[in-house]
Amino acid sequence: MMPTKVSIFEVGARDGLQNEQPVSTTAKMQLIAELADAGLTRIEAGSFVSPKWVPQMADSAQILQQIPRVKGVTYSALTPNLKGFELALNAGADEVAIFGAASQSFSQKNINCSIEESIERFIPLMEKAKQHNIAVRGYVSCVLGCPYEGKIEVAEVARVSEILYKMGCYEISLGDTIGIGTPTDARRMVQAVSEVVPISQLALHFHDTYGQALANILACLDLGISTFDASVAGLGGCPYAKGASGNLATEDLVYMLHGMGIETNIDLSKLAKAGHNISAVLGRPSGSKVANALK
Ligand SMILES: CC(C)(COP(=O)([O-])OP(=O)([O-])OC[C@H]1O[C@@H](n2cnc3c(N)ncnc32)[C@H](O)[C@@H]1OP(=O)([O-])[O-])[C@@H](O)C(=O)NCCC(=O)NCCSC(=O)C[C@@](C)(O)CC(=O)[O-]
Repeated sequence: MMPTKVSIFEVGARDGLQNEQPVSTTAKMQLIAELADAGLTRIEAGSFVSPKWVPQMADSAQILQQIPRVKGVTYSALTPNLKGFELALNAGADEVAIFGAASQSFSQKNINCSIEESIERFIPLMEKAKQHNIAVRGYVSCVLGCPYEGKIEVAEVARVSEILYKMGCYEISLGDTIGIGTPTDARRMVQAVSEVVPISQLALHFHDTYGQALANILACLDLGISTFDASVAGLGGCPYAKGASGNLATEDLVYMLHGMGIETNIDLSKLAKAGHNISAVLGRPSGSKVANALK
């Protein structure tokens, strides 16, 4: 059944800006404030990973500490291990996300360990998050293909998703990291994962490298998924997936959903403006077709 309402998890300030030329802390805080003003209530604001690996996210603590908080908005951060969690907690993150993969090679390149080792690292993080009552989201990368291994079996996506869910993640975000999937495969993958994780706890995180993200979302909407990750202006990519472009542009997703009569509570024109503003900082046009059409 088609949802009547959808929750959008905005990843532009993290997934987007982690793979763009560095922008100032002030520009990032301005972007996050504009996203909240446009009605986004779930905003990934930074990432507590090694600054040697991802220098673009080195100011995440400053951002979380200084951003004026809007009531009703959750400001979250990526945390690969206990050290990252402790830094995020000190900085005042409302929730955090652990990130694993359905591909051994991607796991190794991205977080320098195997899938099994990553899960070992997540255990103390999950325990500490529980003590502090911090909700943890779980990402699984490479759900429709891997830049190093090619095809990934849906059984492996389901296996890793189930582990993260059983560890206590409140939501599992399924990432097509390199945007390679097509609708039939996306649907098949979601159906397989929904056998082990309730569909209401699944989110889709589709990069738009091959222009398939909206089609894939449409193919999965009537399965009952009602949370989608997106990145304003289509910002970003993934530093450990060569050639990956940004996530689906939030503006394009909102336009499609509103056109279908599905509620998001997002003001599209304010959102498009936020996207144009950060694109101007980056010195290029917005990556959202809708934002450019509305200009
Ligand atoms: C995971 C690590 C840290 C392991 O890196 P490592 O080298 O294996 O870790 P280590 O424990 O051996 O520590 C090495 C150094 O890193 C430091 N360190 C250790 N942990 C932290 C931390 N949390 N924060 C800050 N510093 C940290 C640690 O203190 C030490 O510092 P040194 O002694 O050399 O000065 C590293 O591989 C890393 O930072 N990788 C970057 C991963 C990343 O950010 N990837 C992009 C995000 S994932 C993504 O975009 C996909 C997603 C989620 O969007 C979904 C999709 O699209 O598929």
